[in-house]
Amino acid sequence: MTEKLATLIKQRGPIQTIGVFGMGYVGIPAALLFADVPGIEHVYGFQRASRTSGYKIEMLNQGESPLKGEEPGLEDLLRKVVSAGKFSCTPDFAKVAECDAVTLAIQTPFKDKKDLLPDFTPLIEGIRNVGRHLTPGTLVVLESTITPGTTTGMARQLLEEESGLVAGEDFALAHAPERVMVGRLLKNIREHDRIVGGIDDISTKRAVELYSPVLTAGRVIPMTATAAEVTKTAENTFRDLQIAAANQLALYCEAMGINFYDVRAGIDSLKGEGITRAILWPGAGVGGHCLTKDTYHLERGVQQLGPDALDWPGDIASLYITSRQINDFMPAHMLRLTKSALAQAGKTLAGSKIALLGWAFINDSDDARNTPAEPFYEMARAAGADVAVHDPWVDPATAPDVPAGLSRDLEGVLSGADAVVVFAGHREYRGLVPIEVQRLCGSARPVIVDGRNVVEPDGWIEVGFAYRGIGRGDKNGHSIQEIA
Ligand SMILES: NC(=O)c1ccc[n+]([C@@H]2O[C@H](COP(=O)([O-])OP(=O)(O)OC[C@H]3O[C@@H](n4cnc5c(N)ncnc54)[C@H](O)[C@@H]3O)[C@@H](O)[C@H]2O)c1
Ligand SMILES: CC(=O)N[C@@H]1[C@@H](OP(=O)(O)OP(=O)(O)OC[C@H]2O[C@@H](n3ccc(=O)[nH]c3=O)[C@H](O)[C@@H]2O)O[C@H](CO)[C@@H](O)[C@@H]1O
Repeated sequence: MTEKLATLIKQRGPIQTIGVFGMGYVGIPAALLFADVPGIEHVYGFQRASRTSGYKIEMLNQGESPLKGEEPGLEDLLRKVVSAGKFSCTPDFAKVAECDAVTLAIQTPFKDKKDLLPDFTPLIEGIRNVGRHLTPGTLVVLESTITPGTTTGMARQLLEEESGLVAGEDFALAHAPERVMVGRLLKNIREHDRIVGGIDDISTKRAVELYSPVLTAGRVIPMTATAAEVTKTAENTFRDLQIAAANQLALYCEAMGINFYDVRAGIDSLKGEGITRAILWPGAGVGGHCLTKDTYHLERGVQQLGPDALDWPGDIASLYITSRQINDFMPAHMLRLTKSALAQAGKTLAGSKIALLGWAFINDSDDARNTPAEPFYEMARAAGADVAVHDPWVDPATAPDVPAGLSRDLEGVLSGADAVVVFAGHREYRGLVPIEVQRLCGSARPVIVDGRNVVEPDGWIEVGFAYRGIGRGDKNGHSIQEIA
């Protein structure tokens, strides 16, 4: 802890003016909650006037939210702080000089899903703009999901380079990752515990001072900046790992001809006294914006330290990368199940029509980012199948990379289908009536492949379907019911 920074912060007194870079899903609610804290005089929402997002500046200053979808309480809070003159959105980064604290909530996408390298370009531009106008005694906090080592590495270097100041002596620097879920942004920021990690104790302390007033049910958990980066990436890595463990067990149950869900209930019955098992659910794969990338951030954080830093057993692959590979295998397994059921119905993938139900990566949502349905769709078409896609939530007009022919007409997608394949557990699919679907399919030997455990096998087998389900080794080998 350097005396110089302690003195500078003491001279500044309590945090009164805050800047938030990045008016997106994370930055907007964060800025509004800061602005609503008594004692805060003003919050600047810093948004670059880019072609794609510059429109947000005017919109926010008019008290309108640019975020898609329902966000309870967000627009009311926006109007409240705008009319009170406590929040304004601006592309004028020079106003950083007026701030006691600046946070950065800028997107950190992957350049290419194949090489899974993060594109930090937008974040680097933001960090440089903070550095250019940084004044002594300011606190800088990175909220974006970043590779462990970024705060004390790249971010620190860029800020020092642009400002001529020294982190830990002239300004405080920390990482405070976001754990919000779209659809409940304000609630999550207020109620989730907040991980806050500084490059030194005084930075951590100043960051705790910044976030504490925003929390209602949540509490601040202080640690170092790198520990905070690892916490964020590891909490999603662990979720991905748990899902992979369920997927691997489901594949074993299929091979051994048993019902995964009986086994899961058995395992889950072991409760309490530290012997509980957290067993999740197998499925058609893992999609989304978090679990598909955060493992690779964590891995890169340790790999970049060089071969001598990590003591690791021989040539064993990382458990976490293996988990990603298991989860990414599930769409291929779904294709294998589809192929096997079609064969039982005397058909092949080539020339068959597949009704793919559920493009969203998660149940009852329009979010299709990194959906596992996409690799299945590509592989099935490559095998010569015609794939019609249904999703009641995903909007073909706005969602990225939707397949041609994505439709909300379930009957239309089902009609003439040789195989019905469920990829998302939307509530619409839990009510499908076997005889109705068989009539729509119009074939004596229809097929159903259940990737999310949404249908009851017997009802479908009884009306002549060839059934396959993830983890349903007890049913996948059934004989075809002869329909009188
Ligand atoms: N969205 C979530 O649910 C969520 C949850 C947890 C963590 N995160 C993480 O938070 C970060 C932000 O994600 P998001 O969903 O809010 O992104 P977003 O794309 O919704 O918002 C980012 C905003 O930053 C702006 N921007 C980009 N470069 C800028 C610059 N140089 N200066 C000023 N503004 C700039 C963009 O125009 C955009 O408005 C990411 O690292 C993400 O991984 C997001
Ligand atoms: C802030 C943040 O980073 N939040 C993350 C976010 O994660 P997310 O939006 O990516 O949603 P997830 O629920 O993780 O689903 C991801 C994919 O995994 C499949 N899946 C899931 C569970 C299972 O048992 N079996 C599965 O196969 C599912 O179908 C989907 O494709 O919210 C989660 C709480 O919802 C959090 O825990 C998680 O930190």
